[in-house]
Amino acid sequence: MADILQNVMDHAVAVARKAGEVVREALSDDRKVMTKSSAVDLVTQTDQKVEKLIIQSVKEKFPQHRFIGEESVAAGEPSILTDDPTWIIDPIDGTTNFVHAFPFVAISIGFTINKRVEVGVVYSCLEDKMFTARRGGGAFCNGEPLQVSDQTDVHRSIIATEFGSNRDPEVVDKIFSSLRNILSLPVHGVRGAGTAAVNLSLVASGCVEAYYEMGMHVWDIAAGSLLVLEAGGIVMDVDGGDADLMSRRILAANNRSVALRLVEQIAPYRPDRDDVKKISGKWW
Ligand SMILES: O=P(O)(O)O[C@H]1[C@H](O)[C@@H](O)[C@H](O)[C@@H](O)[C@@H]1O
Ligand SMILES: [Mg+2]
Repeated sequence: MADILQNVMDHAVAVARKAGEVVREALSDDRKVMTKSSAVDLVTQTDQKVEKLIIQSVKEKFPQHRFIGEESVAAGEPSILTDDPTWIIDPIDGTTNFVHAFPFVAISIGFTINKRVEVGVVYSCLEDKMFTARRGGGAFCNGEPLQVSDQTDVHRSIIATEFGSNRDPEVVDKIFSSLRNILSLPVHGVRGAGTAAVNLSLVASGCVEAYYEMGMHVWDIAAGSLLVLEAGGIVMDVDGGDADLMSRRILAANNRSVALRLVEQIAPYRPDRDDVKKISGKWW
């Protein structure tokens, strides 16, 4: 088992680095948006190309493994997490950043067995930072160990979050209600990198105390959530319950006391789960 996980880690790092090269090259000449002009959840050809590259390369080495990938799911593949070894891939986390050349873009690769993340790799490719974690083995950035912040006072904290891509007025109201509550606690600041994977790596690195969001997907958070846990932090639901990878809700923090102060301030809502989709009139 340990050997398999080491092989998975090595392969994930190698393919994330290769993917990062493709993203960096595309930044100067291939950022055209494929989505219709009014859409805010953007997709580019580079997202699709990078996901293909990652999946092909993993399939050659680990033919029995399953995949959940952002672009494959968008193309109709199921997004069901089973007990089988599964690679959970976001080829470009921060596609909107990529399109605008806003400099935080990550390749996110999580690997689960029995529905639990065992390996997490987040490559913040414009910063050239390779974040890695193995369950029970610590979290690292470019080989240096990571540790969450030791701040216990939420008033001395920076909290990361995102506005997401849902423009439903009720959801926007909830987002602003949470923000207003948190800002007026008060806290030192609120930030957002535009990518869940990078936000989670910022928690793991001790640069922000917490990150919460509702509406992102499993491929945005699978790898980063292990980084936070292995750097000594905690991951839970935004209502303080157990974390659920497929729920599209996350609160990751340096410690329980900061997390629970945030739970009191967050106005929760429930996006449709990642593993419940209506296709041709049938739920699966
Ligand atoms: O760039 P993506 O892979 O689509 O992921 C983003 C998502 O689009 C955005 O809505 C969320 O707020 C971010 O946290 C995701 O990382
Ligand atoms: Mg993403």
